[in-house]
Amino acid sequence: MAYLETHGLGRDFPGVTALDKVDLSIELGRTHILAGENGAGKSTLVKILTGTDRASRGKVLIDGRDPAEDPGLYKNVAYVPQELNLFPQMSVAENLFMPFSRTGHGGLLVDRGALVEEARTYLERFGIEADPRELVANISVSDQQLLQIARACTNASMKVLILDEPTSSLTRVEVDRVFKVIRGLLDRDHAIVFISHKMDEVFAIGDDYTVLRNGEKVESGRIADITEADLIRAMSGRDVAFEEHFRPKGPVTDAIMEVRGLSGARFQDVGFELRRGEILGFAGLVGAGRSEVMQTIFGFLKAKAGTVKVDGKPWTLNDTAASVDGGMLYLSEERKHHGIFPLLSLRENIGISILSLTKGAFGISSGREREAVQKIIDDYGIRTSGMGKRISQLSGGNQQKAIIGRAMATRPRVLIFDEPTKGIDIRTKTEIYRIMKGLAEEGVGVILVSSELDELKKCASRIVTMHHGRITGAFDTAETSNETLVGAIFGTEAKADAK
Ligand SMILES: Nc1ncnc2c1ncn2[C@@H]1O[C@H](COP(=O)(O)OP(=O)(O)OP(=O)(O)O)[C@@H](O)[C@H]1O
Repeated sequence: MAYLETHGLGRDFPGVTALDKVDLSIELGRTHILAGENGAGKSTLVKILTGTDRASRGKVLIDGRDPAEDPGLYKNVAYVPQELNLFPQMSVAENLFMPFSRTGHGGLLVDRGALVEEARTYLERFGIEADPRELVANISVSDQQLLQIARACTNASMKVLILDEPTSSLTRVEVDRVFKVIRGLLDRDHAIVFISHKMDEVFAIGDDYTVLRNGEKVESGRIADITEADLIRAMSGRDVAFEEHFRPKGPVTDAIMEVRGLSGARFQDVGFELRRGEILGFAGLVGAGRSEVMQTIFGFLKAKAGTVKVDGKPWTLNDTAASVDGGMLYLSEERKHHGIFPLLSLRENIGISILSLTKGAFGISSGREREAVQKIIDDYGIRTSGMGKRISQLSGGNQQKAIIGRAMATRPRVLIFDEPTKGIDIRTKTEIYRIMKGLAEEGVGVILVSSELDELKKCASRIVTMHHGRITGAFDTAETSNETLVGAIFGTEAKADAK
């Protein structure tokens, strides 16, 4: 019998119906996949199920009762967001039990000893290899992701756990740890709602599924009864053509960028060459130093030693403005910190970086700006009710598309993508791969930092591997096995310099 249900659920925002006529049925002891493209309405639905937003029509039932009449029922539904949402300067134990009042550690004085002891049982159950007294800032990203799940489970009333892309920055081994935890929870008679754009995960963990498209439920059933192609078709409403790979076809020629002996925060002596016509991939575990290298080349972080040349000329380090002027762009995975101006509209966010294209003799031409922004909205399929909409009100995936579209419009010389498809649906992923490939073939230098080996194998011409802040190899993608790459990622197989 369904534990969590919705009937004819709808939610309107000015100018857009985010959800309409949604019937959902979640049973205990099972994992329910909530699938849909970016902007399909998944987050809106989750917000209503957890009581942080109200439906415009229809109703939710938790254990057969209406939480609008008994808000305490919302406690039975826990949610773990995709982004890490912990207090880095507090201990693991404190993070687990905050707020203390909710988990029974409240009162005038919190008994730290008891907190640490109880934390140990959770850490063990969730396979988190950290000490309860350690600061969260010092534990690995995968442990942080598991800690978020553990924290949701300290809520004793929890029956349904909603996980939004819980594996987005994890490696295969770490994903297996998360899945083990999820399976363990199911034994305890709970339900899991799992949101992910990764098909292998959906089919590995899912029992039931519901597909949303344009805010409506278009299909639901048992995962065992459908194929991957069926599910993708249901999400996008059409067939999505998968190319074997998106590696550029053109000839690889001279070096666009040369990096020599670069050292900085958490990495040492990094050297590599980015050649015209290729996509250069960077593989490694989270924390291997890949993002730090890229942020140092771009100028966000300070270089301690080393040189960078672009088109044979020395590149100014430690100066992001000079990098942008010189034609280098860094597209960060942390769109909230580096990517967008949340309070400005979609039009302003895109307009800011296409200034050079829209500036006339008498300032910015509003007509040309509108035209250029509209073209990006169309080309990248950004789902919005208009270009005046505040960018933070777009779905996460659509914000990412806007950032990528905006960067492309400036015609850069070197483009660094750092996890560009995190949280992006399959159809748009394919689109982004095709765009990256086109740019490389036109002669733009493209670097792709990714935690997904599959993505790197599909797109990169060569793959540089990093481990603990050092380069451990550079491989021709077409001729290298997964085992060799994984070996270099884990630092067990050191290879020659990445020339
Ligand atoms: N606060 C809001 N104000 C206006 N529109 C909103 C608001 N929240 C969501 N929307 C709109 O509702 C639609 C559904 O968005 P939602 O975030 O639920 O999608 P999603 O399926 O979670 O997408 P993603 O996979 O990209 O996270 C989008 O068109 C979005 O712009």
